[in-house]
Amino acid sequence: MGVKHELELPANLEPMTRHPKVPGPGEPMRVHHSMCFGCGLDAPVGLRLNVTAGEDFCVTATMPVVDWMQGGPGVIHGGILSAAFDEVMGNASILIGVPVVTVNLEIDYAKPIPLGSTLRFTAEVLGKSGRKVYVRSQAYLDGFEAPVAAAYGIFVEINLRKHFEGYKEGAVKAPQG
Ligand SMILES: CCCCCCCCCCCCCCCC(=O)SCCNC(=O)CCNC(=O)[C@H](O)C(C)(C)COP(=O)(O)OP(=O)(O)OC[C@H]1O[C@@H](n2cnc3c(N)ncnc32)[C@H](O)[C@@H]1OP(=O)(O)O
Repeated sequence: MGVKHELELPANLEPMTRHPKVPGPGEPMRVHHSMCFGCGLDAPVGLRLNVTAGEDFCVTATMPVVDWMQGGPGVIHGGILSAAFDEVMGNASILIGVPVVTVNLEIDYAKPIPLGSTLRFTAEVLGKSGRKVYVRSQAYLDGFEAPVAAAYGIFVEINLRKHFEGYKEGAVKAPQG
C-alpha cells in the first residue's frame, strides 16, 4: 500500500520564522543532550543520528541500519524507525526556536528496511498553532522518489526547566574523562 496518510492541519496556523541562532543550511544540528538515545554521542546504546539543517524549516539525516536494530529477521524493528523519526522531527522543530516534546507520532511503514542499508530522512515543520508544532518526515533507501516510510508528529512547546524539574536527579550522566 505504501505511504498513504496525511496529517490534518488546523486552519489557524501561525506564520513561522527560522530562529536566527540555529545552524545554517548544510551545517550539523547541535546534539541537544549527549546521553540522548536519538542523537547523543555518549549514550551507551543509541541511534547517534546525524541531523543536518536544511533550508527554511527542513532538516535531513542519515542512519546506518545496524545489526542491533533488527526486528524481523534481516530487517529493522519498527520501534527503532519510529524513534528515528521522532528525533529527526524534533530537530526540525528546533529550527523555529521552541523547545518541544512529542505528544503524537504516526508512522506509515511502506517497505521492509534491510540491515546493512542506510536510511536517509527528510523532515519539515509544516506549521505552528499555539504551543503545537506540526512536523512531517519521510525515509528513503535509494534516491528520493519513493519513501520506504513516513511519519507525522505533533510536538508541544514546553518550559524546559519546569518540564524536567524533579527528573534531573534520576538522569544518567555521561562518563567522565
Ligand atoms: C528528549 C526531550 C528533550 C527536549 C529538549 C528540547 C529539544 C528539542 C527536541 C530535540 C529532539 C527530541 C526528539 C525526541 C522528543 C521526545 O521523544 S520527547 C519524549 C516523549 N514525550 C513526552 O514525554 C511528553 C509527555 N507529555 C507531557 O509532558 C505533556 O503532555 C505536555 C507535552 C507537557 C503537555 O501538557 P500541558 O502543558 O498540560 O499541555 P496540554 O494543554 O495538555 O497540551 C497542549 C496542547 O497540546 C495538545 N495535545 C496534547 N497532547 C496531544 C496529543 N496526544 N495529540 C494531539 N494534541 C495534543 C493539547 O490539546 C493542547 O492543545 P491546545 O489546547 O493548546 O490547542
